[in-house]
Amino acid sequence: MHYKVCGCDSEVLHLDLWLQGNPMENPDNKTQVVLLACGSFNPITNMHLRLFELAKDYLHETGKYNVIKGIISPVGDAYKKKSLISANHRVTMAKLATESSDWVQVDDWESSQNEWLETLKVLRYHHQKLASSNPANSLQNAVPLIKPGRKRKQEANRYIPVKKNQLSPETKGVPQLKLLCGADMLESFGIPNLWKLEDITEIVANHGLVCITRAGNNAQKFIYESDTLWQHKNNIHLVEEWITNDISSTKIRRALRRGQSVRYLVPDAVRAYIEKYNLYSPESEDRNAEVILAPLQKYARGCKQEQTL
Ligand SMILES: Nc1ncnc2c1ncn2[C@@H]1O[C@H](COP(=O)(O)OP(=O)(O)OP(=O)(O)O)[C@@H](O)[C@H]1O
Ligand SMILES: O=C(O)c1ccc[n+]([C@@H]2O[C@H](COP(=O)([O-])O)[C@@H](O)[C@H]2O)c1
Repeated sequence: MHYKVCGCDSEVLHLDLWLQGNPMENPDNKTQVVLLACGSFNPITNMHLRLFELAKDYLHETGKYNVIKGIISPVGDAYKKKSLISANHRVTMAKLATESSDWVQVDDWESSQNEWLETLKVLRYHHQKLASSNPANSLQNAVPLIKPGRKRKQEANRYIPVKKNQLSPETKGVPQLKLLCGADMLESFGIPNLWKLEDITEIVANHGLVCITRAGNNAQKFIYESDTLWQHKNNIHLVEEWITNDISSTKIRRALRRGQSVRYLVPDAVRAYIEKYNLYSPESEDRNAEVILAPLQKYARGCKQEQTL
C-alpha cells in the first residue's frame, strides 16, 4: 500500500496486512494486540492503569481483538519536561504500580536511552522486539536480545534505527502493537513543531491508536478536523470513559507539594515510595523550568517545514 508522506512518494508497508497472526496459533482468528503507553508517568496514577483496562475491554468488545499485553514506557530524562523527576524513580514507581497486574508491564528501554526518542522509534523498537521473540520468525535484522556481558548488554540496549524496509513480512504472527493514549496526547499532535507529520502518519497508518477520552478534550472533533487522522480513522479506536476520572500527574504533584493526601489516587506502594524519598517538592517542580522540551529543541534544529495535520 502506498502513502504520500510530506509530499514525497514513500512506500510504507501496511503492517495490518501481515500482522494478522498465524491462524494455527490463534484459533479464534482474533488479532492479537499489545498496547504501548508512552508518557512521563511523573508519577504514575491509578488513571494510567485504568487506561489499559478500558482499552482492553473496548477492544475485546469489538470481538476482533485479543489484547495479550500492555507496556508502560516512561520517557527518558532527556525529554526535559518541566518538573520531570529522574527516570529511575518514575520507572520504579511504575513497576510498583503494576506489580498486581498479570498483563501490564513496565519497560525501561526508552528511559535508559541517552537521548530523547520520538514515540515512533519506541513503537518500532517494541515491534522489532515482539517480532524477534516470536519463534515463527528468524529475523536477521531483529534487535538483538542477547544478555551475557555488560558491553554486549549496553550494545543490545542501544537504539538502532529501524528502516521501514526492515519491517519485513517475515514477521507474520507478530501481534499488532498499538499506541495507547489519552485524548490530550492525541490533541498534542496539533501543537506546532512538537510532532512530525510523517511520524503521526506512520503511527496511525501502520500501528494504530487507542485513545481514551479525557475531560477538556474533544478527540472526535480533533480527528474530524485533521485530514491525516480522518484518512486513518479506522485505525484509531476512540474509547469513551463513562466513569470519568480526571486524575492527572500534575494534580498529584500539586497535592503532594501542599502536604495533601493522594491516597486512593495512586497505588499505595507508589504513595509509600514517594513519601520515603520525598520525591515531589517546590524544588522538584522547578526542574527544567528554563529548558526547552526536547522535541521542540530537536525540530528547531532540524528542517522543520510547514505541515498541516
Ligand atoms: N485522566 C486521564 N484520562 C485519560 N488519559 C490520561 C489520563 N491521565 C493520563 N492520561 C494519558 O496517559 C498517558 C501518559 O500521561 P502522562 O504521563 O503525561 O500523565 P498526565 O496525568 O497526563 O500528566 P500531566 O498532568 O503532567 O499532563 C498520556 O497518553 C495521557 O493522555
Ligand atoms: O514523537 C514525537 O515527536 C513526540 C513529541 C512530543 C511528545 N512525544 C511523547 O509523548 C509523550 C508525552 O508525555 P507527556 O507527559 O509530556 O504528556 C512522551 O512519551 C513523549 O516522548 C512524542
